[in-house]
Amino acid sequence: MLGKLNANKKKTKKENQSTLNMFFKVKGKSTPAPASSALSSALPSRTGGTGGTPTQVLRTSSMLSSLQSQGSFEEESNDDLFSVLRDKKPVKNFKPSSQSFYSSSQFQSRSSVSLSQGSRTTSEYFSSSASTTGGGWQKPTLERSLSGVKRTYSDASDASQGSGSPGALSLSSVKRVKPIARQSIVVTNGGSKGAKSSFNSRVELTAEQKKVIEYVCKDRLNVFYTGSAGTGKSVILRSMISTLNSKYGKDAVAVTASTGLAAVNIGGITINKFSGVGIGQGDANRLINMVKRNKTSLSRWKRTKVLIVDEISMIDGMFLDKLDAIGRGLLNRSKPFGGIQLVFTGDFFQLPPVPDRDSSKASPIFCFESNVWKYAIHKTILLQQVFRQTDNELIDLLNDIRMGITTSDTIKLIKKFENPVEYHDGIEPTELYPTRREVDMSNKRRLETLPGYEILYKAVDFIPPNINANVLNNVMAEKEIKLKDDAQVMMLKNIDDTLVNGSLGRVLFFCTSAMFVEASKIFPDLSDPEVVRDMRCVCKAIGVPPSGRSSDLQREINLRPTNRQEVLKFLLEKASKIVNGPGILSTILFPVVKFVDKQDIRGYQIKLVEPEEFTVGESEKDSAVRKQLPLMLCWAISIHKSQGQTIDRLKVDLKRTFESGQVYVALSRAVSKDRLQITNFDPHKIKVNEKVKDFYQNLHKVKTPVTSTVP
Ligand SMILES: Nc1ncnc2c1ncn2[C@@H]1O[C@H](COP(=O)(O)OP(=O)(O)OP(=O)(O)O)[C@@H](O)[C@H]1O
Repeated sequence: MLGKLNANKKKTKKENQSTLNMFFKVKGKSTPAPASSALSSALPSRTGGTGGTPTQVLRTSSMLSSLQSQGSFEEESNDDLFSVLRDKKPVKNFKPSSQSFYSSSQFQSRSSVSLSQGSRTTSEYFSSSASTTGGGWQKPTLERSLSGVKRTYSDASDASQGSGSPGALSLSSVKRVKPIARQSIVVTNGGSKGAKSSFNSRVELTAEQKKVIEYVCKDRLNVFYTGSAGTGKSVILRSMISTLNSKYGKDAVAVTASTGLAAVNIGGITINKFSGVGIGQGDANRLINMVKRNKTSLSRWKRTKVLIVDEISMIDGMFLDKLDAIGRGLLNRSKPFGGIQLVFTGDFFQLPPVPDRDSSKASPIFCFESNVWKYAIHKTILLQQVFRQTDNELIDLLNDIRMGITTSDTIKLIKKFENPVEYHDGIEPTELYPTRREVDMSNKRRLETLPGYEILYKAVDFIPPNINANVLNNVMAEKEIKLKDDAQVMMLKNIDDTLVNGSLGRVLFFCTSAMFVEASKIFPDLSDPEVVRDMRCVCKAIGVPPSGRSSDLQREINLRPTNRQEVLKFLLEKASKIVNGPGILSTILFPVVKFVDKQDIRGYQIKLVEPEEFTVGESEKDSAVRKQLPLMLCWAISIHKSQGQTIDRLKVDLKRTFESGQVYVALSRAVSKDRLQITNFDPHKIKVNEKVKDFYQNLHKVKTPVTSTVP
């Protein structure tokens, strides 16, 4: 029952099996949609098969782990669910709406997505089977276990003090001290709306961590704090953000990061979104005018008192200079960023800024090479206590890799991790790959193992004649995306302040937008497992009159609990009336996704994801547009996207690593040696940027405070 993050090995883990093994296969090119009778003839049957949904678990700050911690994708025994249902009484006051379920004009406008249907017989498209297994829904409680090993720390590690002995800043040698006691964090995500959200963080910040917060919140200094992976940079940020919020108000604290996923990790937005200038193409004056024309961006800049930027290593220093110019242009010309207090954090030994695909553009520089860095940062702090791993051998190994040291011992140790790790609960490790292609292949494999029907969404691209068609290759949304119930997905657009590029979720079921509205009115929580089962039935009955239902679907409906029959009947009736016809079904079904949302009181939000426009180009006239679902599969993720995450079960394939810091980022996501598999390790692939090494070697020479002078 308990949705446990599996960090603590001693805790009992319950095997969770997916229930509805539906098959509703739809493949090939678009052809007329099946007539309702044909559709119904092939609806799912209920069998006793297994079909566990492979799940993966990340840990602690990882968004993926939070996702699983909600437990809402695991199934609970019916008895338990009934009591939950009884308690919640979700459909007691159920009033059928007289509103038309779906008007034809609604679907006319949705022609951008196609449910692919090959030139096969209808029964081939919709071959089906379903099964139920005795998996267990997990209560929405997450227990996380944390542990740490104390590393050398002295006040001298505050590099900017200038008083640190060189030894305190030694980058490769580490002295060991006693491991700190294991601690646990319990996060409770209320299963229903209005449930009390609590993040009972029992993480006790260390002296060095508290000091960072003091410099920022009390002394109001512009701070850069850094440290190797797992030293708690994000943990500090979360605590700091809450202090700053209560001091200045939420609106005055801009929480940003270099990537969508990193931003989600700290409940923020990307720095690009904050700035209002996207990737910052053009000179500073153009960008200032761009912000001035955009009321939202302008007011964001004007009300910001503190700007936090996480994972700063991935930001181009030239972009940082432009942001500084924008801040000065909009607010106050003499002070860095117009006087906004700055908090930068990250580890430059991790991933560097991504170069522009256009090789004619200048290569990015590190932020510490930017002009603004030199005069804006008052204080630099080097954290030295690693928490993510407890095993000294692993910590030492990671430290060597960080520094680019590969001794025969290092190589021997890494070789030990080649063998696959066996997990006996069916939960698969998260896979990390350097390239997008490898990630796609792995996700495809995972999707294939899921039971149920597959829907193919094809993008509609608009490319003006004067634009190279390849520009759309840069768009995150793929030309085609296949989805199934329970597919793990990532949001690719900033939809609102909390559902942003990088938000992670899982497909609950598919439905039309009108059905979604209707169902949302009836059910307080669309991720309730019983609701999910109902809606999966309803989805299969779209355009199918009761008389045309297959015996399998009818059996599935009959097996639904008696207290759900009334509402189910209502929904099925509505579904049967949805206009069906050639090519229509393929354009109206969209995934309903449960997204992790740390800012929502429940810890998640549920969204019907419909196609969005992705535009590439400088002006409207010269832009190519792709209309596609803003989603991608994410069982496997790229090393790039993994930066900032803690991954409990990790499998890293290093075959195609190419970037400096890439091997370090990938391996340092691991928590322990016994849940780490490394394949295709090659010592020559460990690359460290010399500029980064120099920067860290010289940290102790930084003087504080540095006088501000406008460059
Ligand atoms: N003071 C602390 N006590 C116990 N655990 C801690 C403490 N600080 C951090 N941790 C734990 O250490 C792990 C790593 O923390 P965090 O993700 O903040 O590190 P990071 O420095 O941001 O890592 P990365 O550079 O990889 O992004 C998390 O599991 C976190 O909960």
